[in-house]
Amino acid sequence: MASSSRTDAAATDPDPAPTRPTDTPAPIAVPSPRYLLHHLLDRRDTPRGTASPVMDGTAAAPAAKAEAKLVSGEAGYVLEDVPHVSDYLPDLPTYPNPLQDNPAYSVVKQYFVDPDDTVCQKIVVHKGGSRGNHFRRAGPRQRVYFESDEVHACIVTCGGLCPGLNTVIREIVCGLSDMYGVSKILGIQGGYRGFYARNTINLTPKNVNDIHKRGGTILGSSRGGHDTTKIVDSIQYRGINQVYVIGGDGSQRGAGVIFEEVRRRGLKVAVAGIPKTIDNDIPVIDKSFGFDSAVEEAQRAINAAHVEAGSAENGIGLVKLMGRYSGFIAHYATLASRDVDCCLIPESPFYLEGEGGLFKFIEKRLKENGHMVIVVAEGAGQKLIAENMKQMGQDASGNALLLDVGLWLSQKINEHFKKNKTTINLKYIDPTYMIRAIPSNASDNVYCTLLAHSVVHGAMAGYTGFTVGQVNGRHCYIPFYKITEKQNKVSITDRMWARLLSSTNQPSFLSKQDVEDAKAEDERAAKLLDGSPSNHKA
Ligand SMILES: Nc1ncnc2c1ncn2[C@@H]1O[C@H](COP(=O)(O)OP(=O)(O)OP(=O)(O)O)[C@@H](O)[C@H]1O
Ligand SMILES: O=P(O)(O)OC[C@H]1O[C@](O)(CO)[C@@H](O)[C@@H]1O
Ligand SMILES: [Mg+2]
Repeated sequence: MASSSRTDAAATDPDPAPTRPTDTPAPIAVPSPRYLLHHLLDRRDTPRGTASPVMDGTAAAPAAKAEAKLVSGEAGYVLEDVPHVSDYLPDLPTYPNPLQDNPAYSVVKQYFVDPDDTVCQKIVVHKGGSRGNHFRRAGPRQRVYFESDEVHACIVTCGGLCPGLNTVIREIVCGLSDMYGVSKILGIQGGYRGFYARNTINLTPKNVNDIHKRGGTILGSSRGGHDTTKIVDSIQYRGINQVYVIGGDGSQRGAGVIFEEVRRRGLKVAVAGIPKTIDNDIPVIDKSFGFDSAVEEAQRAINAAHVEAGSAENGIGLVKLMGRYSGFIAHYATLASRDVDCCLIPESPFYLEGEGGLFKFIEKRLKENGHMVIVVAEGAGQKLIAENMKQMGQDASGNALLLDVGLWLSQKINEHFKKNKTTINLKYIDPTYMIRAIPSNASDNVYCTLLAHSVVHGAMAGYTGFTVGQVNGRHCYIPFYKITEKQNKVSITDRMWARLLSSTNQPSFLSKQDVEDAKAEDERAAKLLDGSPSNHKA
């Protein structure tokens, strides 16, 4: 059951002061939040530090039972707010934000974010329409919940690699140090299991100075190994009070579970996520860091495929790009290149034989141009392949291990033309790991910097259980459940996919039913934007 607490108040902030302070004494006790938090733990049932996991008075509740913190306003306005440490520790002292004395920031016109600022998820509105969902705007708050020398932060990177990981690590370290004077920052090595099974390293602005020039993550990463109790034991034992998790949907789910356990134990620990996914499959946010770098790097493989194909009789260049469930890299790389004749993605089923099928299209293109380029996302055509081959199982995090669509497609195309007694020259290029391992490009570096600084401001202000993200060009704090309840997918009923179809002139491969299903899915997504509480669950 999706339960939620909704109050009819303006957006509230645990720090109600809107402007730069003149001379504010520190520390002071803040008032309890004005909104009702029915959803939060009843602290009489779960005294601080006890191990009772009971949220609903019955059996041990799943740790990730995050529930919405909703504030509604006029004209269908809904704020999907993020948790705050003061929700379950109401009497914490606050301190003036050290940024107010920082010469670099003193010329900024509006120094601190207004506590009532929120960012709308639905940017296109109709006159008289509902204002829909909003998120709390990211940025520095006038008062913070941690003193500089009290902070003991840690950073962990989980899941697959992505350009920009090192930049985010660098900028969290430098942001904490330069803006907030924090010096205790631990790097957890090797992903989640590193909390309890590996060494840690001390991170300083000096030792992270040039890491953004390198691909990968200096901390290492892994899949699987999320043992919540051991992780939170380690956090508690080491005295860590800010946890920064850089990772994809799985990692953000893991961060959500850590947050729930931290809250259940009543610890003053901010748990914050920075969404990482080369596939761009995280919903709500405009795009994930590293995605642009990946699209740019994919051009090199597509160019090579084009050169190879154009230099041979009936040349076919086939390029496989990453995209387990979402074909954004293939989609954008195709649109950017204009050398691609056909792009295949997981969201759009295709077939090989018969009228309107891939083979007929290849025959047509070879006849017209003498060569062609096909880009295929790794998750495309998996159903089709599974009919031919047997499934390969799951990785350590429970993600499906995919069958190699590139090899399979190469074999099928070769067999088809051999049967038709036509000579073709097919060159298959798989640049996937080469793309994933590059350092981020210049624009991603700037993007990573802003994300890292925004997440630091949020944690220092006492927000927790949130992911930072850019929504309609503005940075905001988004509750974990919002970005893990579904995946971002290429919408094949959207104008952007139509642009691709019109640029490649490939068949759409879709049946009437496929189109109807896609439209129904889009409608469901549009309704969610209208402020209906998300149907999130553990
Ligand atoms: N539901 C979950 N609860 C707790 N931990 C999880 C959950 N799902 C995944 N994790 C943990 O998160 C980490 C990363 O997950 P995963 O391997 O799926 O990568 P990801 O973060 O989704 O990144 P990407 O898919 O972009 O490579 C793993 O250590 C995994 O154990
Ligand atoms: O081989 P690994 O490291 O498990 O990662 C492969 C997967 O990671 C991703 O890049 C997501 O991070 C997917 O596109 C791909 O399927
Ligand atoms: Mg994932």
